Amino acid sequence: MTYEKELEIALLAVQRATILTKAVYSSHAKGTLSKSDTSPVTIGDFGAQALIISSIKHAFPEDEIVGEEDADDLRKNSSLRDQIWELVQAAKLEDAEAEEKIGGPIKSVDAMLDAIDSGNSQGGRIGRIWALDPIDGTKGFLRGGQYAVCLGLLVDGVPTVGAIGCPNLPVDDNAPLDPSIGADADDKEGKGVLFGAVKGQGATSRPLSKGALQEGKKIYMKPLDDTKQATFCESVESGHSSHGDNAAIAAKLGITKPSVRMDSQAKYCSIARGAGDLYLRLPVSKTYEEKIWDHAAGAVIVQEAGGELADSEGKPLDFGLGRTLKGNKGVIAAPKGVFPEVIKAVKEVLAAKL
Ligand SMILES: Nc1ncnc2c1ncn2[C@@H]1O[C@H](COP(=O)(O)O)[C@@H](O)[C@H]1OP(=O)(O)O
Ligand SMILES: [Mg+2]
Repeated sequence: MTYEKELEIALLAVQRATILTKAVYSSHAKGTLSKSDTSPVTIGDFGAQALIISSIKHAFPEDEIVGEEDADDLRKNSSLRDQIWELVQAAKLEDAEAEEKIGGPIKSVDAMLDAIDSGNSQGGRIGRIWALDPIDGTKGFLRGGQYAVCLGLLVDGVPTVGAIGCPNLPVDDNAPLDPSIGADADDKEGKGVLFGAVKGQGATSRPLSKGALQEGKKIYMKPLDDTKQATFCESVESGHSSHGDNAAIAAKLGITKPSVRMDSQAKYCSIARGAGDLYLRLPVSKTYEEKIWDHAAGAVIVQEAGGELADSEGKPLDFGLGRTLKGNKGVIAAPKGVFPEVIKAVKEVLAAKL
């Protein structure tokens, strides 16, 4: 199977990074985090980025990585750096063989800073480029709600491998969509999912607790003959996606169920396993460019589960233009069967606004 190793490393890297994000969240929730006033998001972002980049660089030293952060701030702030270093050292996979596959612990503080700085690729059309979002859905993370650790591999600009860790999504692929799930930080039993996909080979989910080496269960979007029955997902933040336009599109499609608002690429994962049908992300800002790391992994997972994606003008998403999707506006994802109808409704709603 092609990209077998890439998927395995991506899942392992994401699994290890989620261990760190969960440790950061629980210290934050217990109020034991602060040696400094730094936000837990900053700490989690830096730590998870360091762990994931070090995993990729170990397995695929030639590959490029697009990450959100660089280490400039950490080099200037030793207390923040030490705090992150402590968490990075503590985040280990229990299975020694699995830990070995991603290079084992990061060797030194300098190696950690260098790893963070290696996420400096500018993206592009050629070659192998990983797009990394160490904590996607920062608001959800802080609320104890949905957030995701996301890693996608672009090959010549095409999303080809995707791995997403959703520590607060229910393990059960058939659990009803309830954005409040996850609010209980201590419920370890029923939640935490690791999603994976390779272009042309399907999408899978497995419990985070069982780990990346566990064979995944195939996931599929729900067959949807009639958009009237659909549930759609959208951002919690009205600044990230226009709730008004999303609602107008839903009305045009005859949808009567309320939207499910959820932070992060957990939206992509949810529709990919049939817990929800459509993802509407209509732009609010005319100038905002969606970042490739906010969509690359989710795109592979949805496509491999039987979905299709485009922007609000119906154009395919172009991941080969750099660090952003600068050729696109917004994102729409839906099962293949109803995709043309959904895009038609989107175009009509946007045309009516002109
Ligand atoms: N104006 C905007 N429009 C769309 N997405 C945005 C906007 N501003 C920030 N984002 C991004 O939306 C993502 C989260 O989406 P959601 O709300 O659906 O979970 C974040 O990664 C965030 O990026 P950033 O982390 O750089 O702020
Ligand atoms: Mg993000």
